[in-house]
Amino acid sequence: MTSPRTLLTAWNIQAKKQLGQNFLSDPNVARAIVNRAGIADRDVVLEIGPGLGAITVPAASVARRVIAVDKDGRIIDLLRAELLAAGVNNVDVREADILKTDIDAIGREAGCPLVVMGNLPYNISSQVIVRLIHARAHVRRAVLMLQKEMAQRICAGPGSKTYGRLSVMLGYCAQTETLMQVRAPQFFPAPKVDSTVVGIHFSDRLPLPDDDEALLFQVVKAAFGKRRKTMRNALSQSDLKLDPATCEQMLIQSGIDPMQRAEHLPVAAFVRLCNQIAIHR
Ligand SMILES: C[S@@+](CC[C@H](N)C(=O)[O-])C[C@H]1O[C@@H](n2cnc3c(N)ncnc32)[C@H](O)[C@@H]1O
Repeated sequence: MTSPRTLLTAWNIQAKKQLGQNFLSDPNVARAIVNRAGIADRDVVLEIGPGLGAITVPAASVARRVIAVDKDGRIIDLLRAELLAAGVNNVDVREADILKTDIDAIGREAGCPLVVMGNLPYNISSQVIVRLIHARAHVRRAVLMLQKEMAQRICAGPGSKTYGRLSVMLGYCAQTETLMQVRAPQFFPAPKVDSTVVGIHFSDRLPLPDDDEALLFQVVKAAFGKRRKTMRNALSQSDLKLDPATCEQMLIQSGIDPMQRAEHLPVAAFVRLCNQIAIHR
């Protein structure tokens, strides 16, 4: 692997901060991430933000096919040339914004559930995770490099300061695990923060009975939208358009203390509450 500094200089490309362009410069780390992803030779990998190909090349050596989506056209040309030079021919490089890409359609095209990989730009990582949750019928698992604090948030349990909307959404439909830590100097240019690689394994069956997922996610958003408030106040001041008395009644019927805050509630409590709201709608 040619170093990112050398490649960028050769192509006269400046890394763009707004696209989160901190490229992995240690090939051992890239290989370790791919190993931890447990890719089989029948798998199709969707790589978000392949950049200069640090993860793409080792992933392509084990997967059947890699679909690599990057928003930066300058990087796309460089990556295609690098792959050609390395004789890698099972990577389909696409210039697109992942936030505007139909992941379900890529899954259908692949003909099998995707393994999603990505060293994600920090400013879009929550949006990407929400999109993966919605597309999870076509995603078996995701192995994502995230800002350390974001990784702590998505893996957090109730009662923790970092427990939030994404922790509940993922707790509802996936198992998450921390796979490895990557220090800032292992990137070029080095970011100000360390990173953590997490695995997200989407569950085949929903762990809890709930036939109104959109409502559940709306309730979770409302509850954490005002996380310092009690559940009664957070819900009654949200887009759910429920008055305080109704909120209180539904919370009590769901076995939740109306004065409790969202950060203390387990996923199962949110699902009970969602079911109560659905009944009264
Ligand atoms: C942190 S770099 C990772 C590059 C490479 N995977 C690595 O590990 O060295 C993030 C990559 O995501 C790309 N990117 C940024 N925003 C994007 C978006 N909305 N859609 C697709 N790719 C994006 C950037 O151009 C960049 O190549």
